[in-house]
Amino acid sequence: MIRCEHLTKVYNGVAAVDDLCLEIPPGEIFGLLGPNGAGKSTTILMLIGLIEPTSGACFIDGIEVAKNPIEVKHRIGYMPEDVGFYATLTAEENLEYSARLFGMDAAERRKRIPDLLSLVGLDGIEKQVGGYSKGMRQRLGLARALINDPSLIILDEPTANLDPQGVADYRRIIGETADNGTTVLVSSHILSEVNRVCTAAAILARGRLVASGTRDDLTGAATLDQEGIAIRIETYSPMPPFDDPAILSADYSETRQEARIVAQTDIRERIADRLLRANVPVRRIEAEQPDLEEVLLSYYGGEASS
Ligand SMILES: Nc1ncnc2c1ncn2[C@@H]1O[C@H](COP(=O)(O)OP(=O)(O)OP(=O)(O)O)[C@@H](O)[C@H]1O
Repeated sequence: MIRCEHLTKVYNGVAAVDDLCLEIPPGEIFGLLGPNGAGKSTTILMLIGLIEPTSGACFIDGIEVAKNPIEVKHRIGYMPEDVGFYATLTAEENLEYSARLFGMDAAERRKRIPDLLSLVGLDGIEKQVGGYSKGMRQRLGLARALINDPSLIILDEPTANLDPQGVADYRRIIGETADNGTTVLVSSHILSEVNRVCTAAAILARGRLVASGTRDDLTGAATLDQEGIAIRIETYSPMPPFDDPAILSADYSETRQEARIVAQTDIRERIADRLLRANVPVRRIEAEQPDLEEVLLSYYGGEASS
């Protein structure tokens, strides 16, 4: 579990991370979203204990990172954007090296390393890592982030160099990892990626948290923030006009078997009721959900104009 309490980092009088309060429950696949310079990397570096906060604190499994950096390192797996390995060693040898740093004994290493190589699809590859493609290095980075069986893995732009098969594998791996109770924190500005894998997200802009919550929370908030809730209605016979006072606008198709209504609140039940009373069979009544990308753009837009 991750908790940030008023986490702040100031560089040269400017807050790179500004009073960030956040709680991420175990087993969540959590997206840290924001444009370049939003403060994602600075937040991550504080979470893994590589830099100290100017004020505030962050906790991993209840342990304050800045005060117990070594203990916290044993609970975290971290994959930076540019993964670095020993170029003249094989994948197995690189993992062996990392496992020894974590103090894993020979029996543990013999079991864990082949399992991880197979998980990321690098088993049976004997060549030195210097000859790897970027995508292969990223797969190995994921294996290394998992070497110490961490309770939290932090992945910085994890799919930047992956081909479609690599992205599909990555999704499967982090899905399985989260199912096993490991919390996954993914920093990215590739929204479609976060949209697909994350169960919840925080949106940062200029160091500040502008929104956080589950995908439904975020998309719901955005729907309400705009002019209202858009509802699509389809029926099997022509529908009557709706006169609900919450309706802001209504567009009907020529056949009157389709309509798009924008209302101040979610009036789907009232619409269903009205159709039932008019004996009009309903095909579907759905609220339009913007995807996370639209949501994010709406938050960035607000931030840019503020
Ligand atoms: N060591 C540093 N010294 C001074 N300023 C810094 C330092 N590290 C980061 N910053 C500044 O803090 C702000 C946040 O940077 P950060 O790298 O955390 O953003 P980011 O969201 O990770 O962006 P990116 O996706 O580009 O890495 C930026 O304005 C950056 O210039």
